[in-house]
Amino acid sequence: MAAIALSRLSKRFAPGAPPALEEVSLEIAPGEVFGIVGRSGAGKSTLIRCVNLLERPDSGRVEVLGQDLMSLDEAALRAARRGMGMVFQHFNLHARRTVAENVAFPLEVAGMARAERERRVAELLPLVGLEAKRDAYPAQLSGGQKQRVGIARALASGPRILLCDEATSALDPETTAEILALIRDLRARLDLTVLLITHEMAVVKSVCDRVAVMEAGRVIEEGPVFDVFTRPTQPTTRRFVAEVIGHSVPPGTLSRLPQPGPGEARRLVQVLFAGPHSTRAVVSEASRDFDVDMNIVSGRVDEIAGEPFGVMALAAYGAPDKLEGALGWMRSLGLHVTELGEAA
Ligand SMILES: Nc1ncnc2c1ncn2[C@@H]1O[C@H](COP(=O)(O)OP(=O)(O)OP(=O)(O)O)[C@@H](O)[C@H]1O
Repeated sequence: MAAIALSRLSKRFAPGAPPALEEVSLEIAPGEVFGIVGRSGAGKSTLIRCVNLLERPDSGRVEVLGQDLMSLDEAALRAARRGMGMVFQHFNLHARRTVAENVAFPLEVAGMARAERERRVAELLPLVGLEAKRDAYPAQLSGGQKQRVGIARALASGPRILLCDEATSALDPETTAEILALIRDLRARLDLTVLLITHEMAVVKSVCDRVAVMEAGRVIEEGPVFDVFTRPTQPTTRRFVAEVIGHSVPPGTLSRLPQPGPGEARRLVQVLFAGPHSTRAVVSEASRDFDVDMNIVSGRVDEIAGEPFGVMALAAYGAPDKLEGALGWMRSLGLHVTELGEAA
């Protein structure tokens, strides 16, 4: 059974306005960290708010842990919402409450007795590394510490699901990495399912198992993070992926490349290495076997979801048919070879 099953969700905020969501269907498995990425206005916030029905879709079905949320009455919906914690971009802390009081707030609202609230807060603060800040006020905390409070508060009612709405977008890269590591750690320790939305592919790369890419209210691509990064099929996804892995070759570099000799052609290509061939000496093999010269213009090796992955720009020189043969051979190994324009 999926932890979250969204089926054909549609939402329009005003008649005639473009749809904020259009027929969005997603299934998120228990224990997954699932990312939704998209530009501003793509519909990510609307979608995540539909998961706990802070926003009601016009049509479609929202199932969480097997429960059809749209069929619940107010009381049952409140109970279902306690099974889902939410973390916000701007933390949404009460300035005049201490860390402990902020974390305890949802428990207070739910009517939990003070002694039990205190016991629960004493369990939660060490989970997010904030025992020492128990009595501090938000203004005395760094951004990362504020978000740790936000996370502890989201976990107060012992949810099985954590919804993160741009949880790291207000943080610097180092703090972002810490918070993402904390989310992954909590996922494992508390057996959580995490749904997060972000406009940053770097967040997806470092924390998610699967990802859906949204554009204009629709999911345009979806899959395991490694697959989406190494074989993006949609132009928007390619642009997102390029932000993280990069592939551009500086124009100055191109103009300094040697011209092809007589009878030679030059092909400028980007090669994505992923999986079993990522460590094979493909460039030297292709050069030797097809009698071409390959000049590495740029390159980088990385890891996504624990799998090796590389991207390289090559200027290849040789007889046109030999070049075609070499590039075809590389493709036959499963490498993703794309022209960077500029055929000579
Ligand atoms: N409460 C609302 N009333 C009217 N229109 C809304 C409302 N909330 C969102 N929209 C519109 O719905 C579309 C999707 O917005 P949404 O906030 O879900 O996108 P997003 O991908 O989360 O973008 P951002 O990162 O900027 O929040 C946008 O066109 C937005 O203007």
